[in-house]
Amino acid sequence: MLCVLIGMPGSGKSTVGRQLARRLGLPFLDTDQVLETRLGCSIREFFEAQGESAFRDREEQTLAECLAQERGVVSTGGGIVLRPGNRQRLQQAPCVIYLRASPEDIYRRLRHDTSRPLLQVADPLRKLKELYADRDPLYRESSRFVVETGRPTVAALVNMISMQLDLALPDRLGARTGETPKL
Ligand SMILES: Nc1ncnc2c1ncn2[C@@H]1O[C@H](COP(=O)(O)OP(=O)(O)O)[C@@H](O)[C@H]1O
Ligand SMILES: O=C(O)C1=C[C@@H](OP(=O)(O)O)[C@@H](O)[C@H](O)C1
Repeated sequence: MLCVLIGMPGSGKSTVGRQLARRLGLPFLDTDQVLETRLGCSIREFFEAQGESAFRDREEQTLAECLAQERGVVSTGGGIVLRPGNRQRLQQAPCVIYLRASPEDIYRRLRHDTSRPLLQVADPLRKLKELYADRDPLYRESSRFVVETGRPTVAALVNMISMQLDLALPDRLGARTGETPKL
């Protein structure tokens, strides 16, 4: 089984995804991490040197490779839904979960973060509100499930998602065996 997490920066895709993968006995893949390893620098540095469009090209390529894996939990970058080709790929994937978080919750979680280039602005909360207004409809159209992340802890979210997957995709335990993907 391949389960893909999408959502705003700071919605918990990496944190929840890593623990969910452990719970399900699946490999964990983070498109941002795969990309940073390949680029040999941080995403922030790449943004500064090459610009956002070059980053989106590389991100699109990485997503396609991750989605070609048969099994795993894939955590994506928050802007993954911006490219129409990525949205189509996500719509065709069997299990895409939108971790929904409000701009205010994300601001509380990320107010000291310096790694996310789009949030290095004078008024990050305002930026988060703009990103959310643009992207929330795109996350919804690209996902099969929406999970609210405002109140639950990471552990509670992992439990909820795991139970939801058992109900919706009962054969998922069959995916516990197999090769670890090499990216
Ligand atoms: N449900 C949650 N409740 C409280 N804090 C959370 C929750 N989910 C994530 N966080 C925290 O928010 C920050 C951003 O999470 P992260 O997984 O990096 O988000 P993303 O990968 O979606 O950008 C981390 O410090 C993480 O511990
Ligand atoms: O929202 C975005 O456009 C981005 C989110 C980041 O990932 P996270 O969602 O993990 O922060 C990363 O891909 C890049 O900084 C661009």
